[in-house]
Amino acid sequence: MDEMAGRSVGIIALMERAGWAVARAIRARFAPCRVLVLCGPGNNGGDGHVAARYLERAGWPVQVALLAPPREGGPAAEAAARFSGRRVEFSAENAARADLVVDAIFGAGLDRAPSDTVMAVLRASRRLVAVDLPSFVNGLTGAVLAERPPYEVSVTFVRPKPGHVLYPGRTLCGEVVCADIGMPSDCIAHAQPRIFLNRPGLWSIPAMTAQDHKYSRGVVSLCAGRVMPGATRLAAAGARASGAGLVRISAGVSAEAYRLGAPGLVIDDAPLEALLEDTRRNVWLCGPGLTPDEVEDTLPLLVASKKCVLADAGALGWAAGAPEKLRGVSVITPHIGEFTRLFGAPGDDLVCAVRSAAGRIGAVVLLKGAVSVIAAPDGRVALNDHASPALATAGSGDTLAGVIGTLLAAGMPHWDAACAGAWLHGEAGLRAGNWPIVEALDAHLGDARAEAIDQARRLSCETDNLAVKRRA
Ligand SMILES: NC(=O)C1=CN([C@@H]2O[C@H](COP(=O)(O)OP(=O)(O)OC[C@H]3O[C@@H](n4cnc5c(N)ncnc54)[C@H](OP(=O)(O)O)[C@@H]3O)[C@@H](O)[C@H]2O)[C@@H](O)CC1
Ligand SMILES: Nc1ncnc2c1ncn2[C@@H]1O[C@H](COP(=O)(O)OP(=O)(O)O)[C@@H](O)[C@H]1O
Ligand SMILES: [K+]
Repeated sequence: MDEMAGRSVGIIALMERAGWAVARAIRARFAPCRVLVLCGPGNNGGDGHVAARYLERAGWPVQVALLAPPREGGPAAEAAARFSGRRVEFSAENAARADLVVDAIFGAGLDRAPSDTVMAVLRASRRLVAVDLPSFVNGLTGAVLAERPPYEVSVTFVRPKPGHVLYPGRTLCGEVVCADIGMPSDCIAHAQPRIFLNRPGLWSIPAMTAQDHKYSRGVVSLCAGRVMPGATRLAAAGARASGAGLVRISAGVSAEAYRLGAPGLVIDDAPLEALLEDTRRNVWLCGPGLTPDEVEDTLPLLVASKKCVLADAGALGWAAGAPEKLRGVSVITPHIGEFTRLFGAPGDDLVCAVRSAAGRIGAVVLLKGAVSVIAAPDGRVALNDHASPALATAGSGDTLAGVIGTLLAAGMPHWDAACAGAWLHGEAGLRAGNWPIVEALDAHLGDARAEAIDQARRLSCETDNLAVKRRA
């Protein structure tokens, strides 16, 4: 984006607005106080100089400390030249004396751990605001290259970066303000974003219509095991609560035990091969509550009959170390332990690891966590931070599998269904109050679905209105 913008609006114009946005964010959050702006040699430092100029113009006592001079002739040098206020040494003593320190040392250009000198100055600072990101947080991955307590605010531009959203970087950024700095829309489109924040509008969920019948809403089928009925039942309940037309459990010899459960479930005891002939039953969940042997008896059959399969839990254990066994499934939903057993440890770059896993097995991979990472085989990635730690309770992953099953059965594309499922699950967690037990999530899934439909609709109206205004 920057490269292309450099050829049209020019980086210096963007830098001017970026620095102004930093100054504005500071003025909106802090009373006038002694500010020290720490400037690095790149454009991040350029933004810092602009912010310093605007704060000084507003009457704030401002000093600038330069880590290294900007490259001659570049936009950062121009911004530095336009700041005529006080300059002080880049030192821990000066940082400790300031009421507020603005970290404009490194931003998107950070490519290695900052030196001890840099970190000593940042550690000596009492209150910190970041220009773009804290200067030791990798914007692409959220990896943290040194230790320091969290910042109060990070002011970024155009779009948040993965490092603002993913842990551990997320924790250090504090409040994230994303400023519009007038980046031309053709530059944004040219960059072809492949990483998205997971929100309604990225996908849209079918609404209820007057002529719906249970088969148009969709059938979710589950494979059940003999020894862990709870997981299968939670997944089935999640599917029903999020709006499936019909949920059926293929329970074989255990059918009688499942028949004692919820009356709205249909329990089948026929052999799986016979059930697979029903073309209305296209979406199958395989794994919650299943042992490896039970997966071995079911998953290959589901794949061979070209069903849309969501593989979770036991199915992921069954394929540990041999993820190619999952080729042919549509979606997998591992937590970090299951992901590591399948594909190896993901390292610092979760986006890259999950994207490559999705490409490797040709399926959507949803890596569950406090922020979930959802990758399609074509490389699109959504980051879901719409969630609550209330979800961190055993069985909540089974509920999620059920929700995604419902959305697949409603005909949503695989990646969209996984993204929307994560959002609905998160919304239910946020609505469920304090310390909910897993079964309590179900009561909120219907409202969560309605909310997602509503938000997507409002967003598309806003976009339409904007288009009408532009044409006018
Ligand atoms: N579109 C937008 O959003 C806009 C963004 N803008 C702003 O531009 C920022 C990106 O600017 P940028 O590309 O110049 O990189 P930046 O972060 O200043 O750092 C590069 C310098 O740091 C150095 N360096 C790196 N790591 C180091 C280390 N550990 N230790 C020591 N040195 C290290 C590196 O040195 P080198 O590796 O070359 O030796 C190089 O000199 C972005 O974050 C935003 O604030 C706006 O101005 C306009 C519109
Ligand atoms: N701290 C957290 N914040 C938000 N969501 C969380 C958090 N911890 C876990 N979750 C969510 O809760 C679910 C837990 O699923 P999983 O680990 O499979 O549990 P189980 O196997 O017991 O069902 C996932 O959807 C995950 O994203
Ligand atoms: K910074």
